[in-house]
Amino acid sequence: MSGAGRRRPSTRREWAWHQLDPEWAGRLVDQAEVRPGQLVVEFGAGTGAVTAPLLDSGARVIAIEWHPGRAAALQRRFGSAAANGTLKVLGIDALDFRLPARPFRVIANPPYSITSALLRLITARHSRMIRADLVLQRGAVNGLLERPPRWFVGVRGVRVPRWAFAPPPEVDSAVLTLRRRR
Ligand SMILES: C[S@@+](CC[C@H](N)C(=O)[O-])C[C@H]1O[C@@H](n2cnc3c(N)ncnc32)[C@H](O)[C@@H]1O
Repeated sequence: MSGAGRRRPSTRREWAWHQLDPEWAGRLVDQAEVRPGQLVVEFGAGTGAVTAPLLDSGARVIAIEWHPGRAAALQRRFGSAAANGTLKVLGIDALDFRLPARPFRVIANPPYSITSALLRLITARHSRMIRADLVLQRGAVNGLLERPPRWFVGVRGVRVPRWAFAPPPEVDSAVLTLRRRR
């Protein structure tokens, strides 16, 4: 899947920026059980609510954020991690991302509007993703647990309340965990 030629969002609504509360972001990363040195891709990193605990966990992080101001803010906020190579910030459309050639994980709170396309990208046949922990719309999580993408198993869907975001979204959310089948 490629996002080639997609128009960059312009309105606040189109950007769908809902900041995750730092405590909930910390829980997301704790429950994802990241091991130091693992490569983690974060789609829609915003200003870094999830990036911060990911870096604290010792992960090597690729943070993708298409909004130029927010990508610049990430670069400023985590300047030392960017300088020492533990963080790479990419200011691109998530759907244009070229998947890493080595095993990687996805831990992210992406815009819900790209859920299907993003899942097609990260679970494609050639993908080396081993596990995904994604904050998504709750209805989508339930559907994916019933019918997970090929080569993956749906492990769990943990509810996230609307008030865990600022501003709160109009829909319910949950964390979907997918693991590659052995
Ligand atoms: C639900 S918010 C996540 C916010 C982040 N967790 C935080 O707390 O700051 C989704 C983010 O995805 C970004 N975004 C929207 N469309 C995108 C796309 N196609 N590719 C990459 N980032 C995108 C938005 O700018 C927003 O920052």
